[in-house]
Amino acid sequence: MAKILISGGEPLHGEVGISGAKNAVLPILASCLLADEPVAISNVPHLHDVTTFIELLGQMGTQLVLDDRMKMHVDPRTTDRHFAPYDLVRTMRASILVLGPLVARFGEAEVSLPGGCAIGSRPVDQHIRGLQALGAEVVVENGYIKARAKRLKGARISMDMVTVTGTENIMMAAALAQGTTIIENAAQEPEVVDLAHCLIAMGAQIEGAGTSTLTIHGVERLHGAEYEVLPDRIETGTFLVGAAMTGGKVRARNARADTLDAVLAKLEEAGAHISTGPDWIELDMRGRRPKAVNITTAPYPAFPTDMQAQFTALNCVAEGVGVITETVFENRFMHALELQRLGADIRLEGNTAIIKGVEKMSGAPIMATDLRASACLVLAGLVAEGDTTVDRVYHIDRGYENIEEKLGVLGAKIRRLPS
Ligand SMILES: CC(=O)N[C@H]1[C@@H](OP(=O)(O)OP(=O)(O)OC[C@H]2O[C@@H](n3ccc(=O)[nH]c3=O)[C@H](O)[C@@H]2O)O[C@H](CO)[C@@H](O)[C@@H]1O
Ligand SMILES: C=C(OP(=O)(O)O)C(=O)O
Repeated sequence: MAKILISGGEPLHGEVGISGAKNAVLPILASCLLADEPVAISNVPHLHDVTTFIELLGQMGTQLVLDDRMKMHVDPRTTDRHFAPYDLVRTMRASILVLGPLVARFGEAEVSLPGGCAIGSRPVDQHIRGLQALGAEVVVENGYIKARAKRLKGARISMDMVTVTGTENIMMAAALAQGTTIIENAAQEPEVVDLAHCLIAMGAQIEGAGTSTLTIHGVERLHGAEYEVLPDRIETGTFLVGAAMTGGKVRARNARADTLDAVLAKLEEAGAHISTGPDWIELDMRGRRPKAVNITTAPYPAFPTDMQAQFTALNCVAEGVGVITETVFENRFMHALELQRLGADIRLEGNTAIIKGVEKMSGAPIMATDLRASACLVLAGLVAEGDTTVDRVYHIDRGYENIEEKLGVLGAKIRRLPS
């Protein structure tokens, strides 16, 4: 298995280009199933999850071609299998996003239950309940969700909790339903808004994107469109935390500051100087050690769970004590045990981590357990004295495009060791 080797101690300096957002491109690729004409998507990041999604749509008969300008052309007209197999779904939970579009467009879907994962149990009951409310017949048998409907019908759906992919699945299904659907307690994440904008470009009628109530007036068909995926706010945040931890100065290009309010506020609280422009964010730490920050994760616009691990790493080397509370996933502190191997002082109490910053951590072999945990371990390696090797970096390749190249350009001593 490939590993990443980092020799710590170099402050990050320079400019880094941010890729398209993983959590926006995956639902957008799924939404192409709803159209009856080709859709072209630009700013598609080169990520393992994107490759898996292409494989998933490809085995359904959908045609996907990446042109030499890195634009993805998706032709849904050849789609003739409405099936998402366990082997693909288990490697990427976001595969569940084909459920809503398949039922809405083709009247049937068979999608493997994703099962739990390292960060929590992650059930999909809200996806199923939402589709049932739209009139689909849904059974779960032999590990598969089997759904059918002649034509979905609009309904008022109040989600029991804020769910990002749950909101996306129901919004996509409702786009082709007969009549109006109202989703209450909808997710407001920028990626949900990006999906809504893509659907609108395809002819959908959606109001309220970015608020907790979505109103979707179903239409008879969705047509082809061109759409550019929004920049990845979690990748952006990860590089900015790296600059803050190392006392450096980094400008993130092709970044959207308006999607990162809670994260930028915490970086300022940690002592960083932040300046922003229409498509860039610059963080300058002026060689100083960060101050510890307290964080509680929650759905957008609150602090994102997908940035929790990176701030845990920051607190490990900060001045003072930081308390981090994870409220979204029940098991998202596995990086804490690995950070302890580098000399971090972390005490776990239920869903809270109490972190006392240490002046120095020291390099060691450590192991990634999930996507953001692996990013946090790489960040920790940047400040640990000596060499750190991060094992199981396939997790990081799910969601970060060329992370070692991008960090290398910023001055980090980092390289991938082949398996
Ligand atoms: C591909 C994608 O966009 N992934 C993101 C998405 O995951 P995902 O959409 O899977 O996460 P959700 O927003 O659905 O999960 C939020 C909480 O709701 C629970 N829940 C969710 C659905 C359901 O039917 N029943 C249920 O109980 C989950 O277990 C979790 O505790 O949002 C998460 C929360 O911001 C992010 O960490 C992930 O990066
Ligand atoms: C948890 C994440 O992704 P996924 O929902 O695809 O597992 C993530 O992006 O941090």
